[in-house]
Amino acid sequence: MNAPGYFISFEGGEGVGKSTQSRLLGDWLAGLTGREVVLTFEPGGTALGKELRAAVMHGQDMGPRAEALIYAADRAHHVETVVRPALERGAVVITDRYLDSSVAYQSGGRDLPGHEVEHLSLWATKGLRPDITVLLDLEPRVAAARRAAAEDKGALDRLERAGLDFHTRVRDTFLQRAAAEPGRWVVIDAAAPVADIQAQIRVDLSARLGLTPVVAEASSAAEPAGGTRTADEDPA
Ligand SMILES: Nc1ncnc2c1ncn2[C@@H]1O[C@H](COP(=O)(O)OP(=O)(O)OP(=O)(O)O)[C@@H](O)[C@H]1O
Ligand SMILES: Cc1cn([C@H]2C[C@H](O)[C@@H](COP(=O)(O)O)O2)c(=O)[nH]c1=O
Repeated sequence: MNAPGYFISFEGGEGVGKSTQSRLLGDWLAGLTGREVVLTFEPGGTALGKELRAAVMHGQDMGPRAEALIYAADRAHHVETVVRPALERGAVVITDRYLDSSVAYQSGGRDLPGHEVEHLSLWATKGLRPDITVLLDLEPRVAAARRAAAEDKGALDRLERAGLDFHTRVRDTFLQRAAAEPGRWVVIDAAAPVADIQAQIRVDLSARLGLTPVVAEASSAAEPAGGTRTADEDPA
């Protein structure tokens, strides 16, 4: 446990609804608990992270090890300057992506050994693991169609260009990790409507956080809203 705070990560492929759902969960938890809620994301949740994000997603091509090290550097700085200080204040920190993305993409997708990628991240963060991880699971073709339909879509980045096989391996790796550690993971079918997904997340997290489930409230969950990020400005 990351007491006095609580650390929640959202994981899954691109376009599965992580930023939509993390924002809705943050609003709900802030209202329900009165606690400070910090919404953040990787890569790019800090000023330095923005530069690293631009390099790793939109910059020169690079090998898997360089890619893994850039994501780890972003995470090290993010944890040191945003996540850990907030947890020490007693905040609920909700991050859109964390360590499991590195294992899914740089190991499952790129084929680096999973234990090495995980160890790199744990070294970078002095061992900080999430208390709960919500996996929004969605068939990669459906997620890609959602992203293509989004108003703010830009050119495909390096990872999005990696192809369907890559993204299928990423998805499988997330599912394998969730199955191996069920106490930490909540797996949600992300093909459902936004409000239904949020309702399911609230029910599952209520049980784990010892809160009273407020299922009715979830029906007032907002319509889909693309990509708002709160800890810092929207990424490029
Ligand atoms: N359950 C849903 N059903 C249909 N569309 C959705 C759903 N959830 C989100 N969307 C839409 O899909 C697009 C991607 O959503 P969002 O930005 O929340 O996903 P994301 O996982 O954070 O994406 P990325 O990894 O690219 O940042 C947005 O246009 C959003 O409005
Ligand atoms: C944290 C992290 C992310 N990635 C990849 C996953 C996505 O392709 C991008 C992030 O973009 P998003 O759509 O804004 O989520 O980076 C990765 O490969 N490894 C990581 O550790």
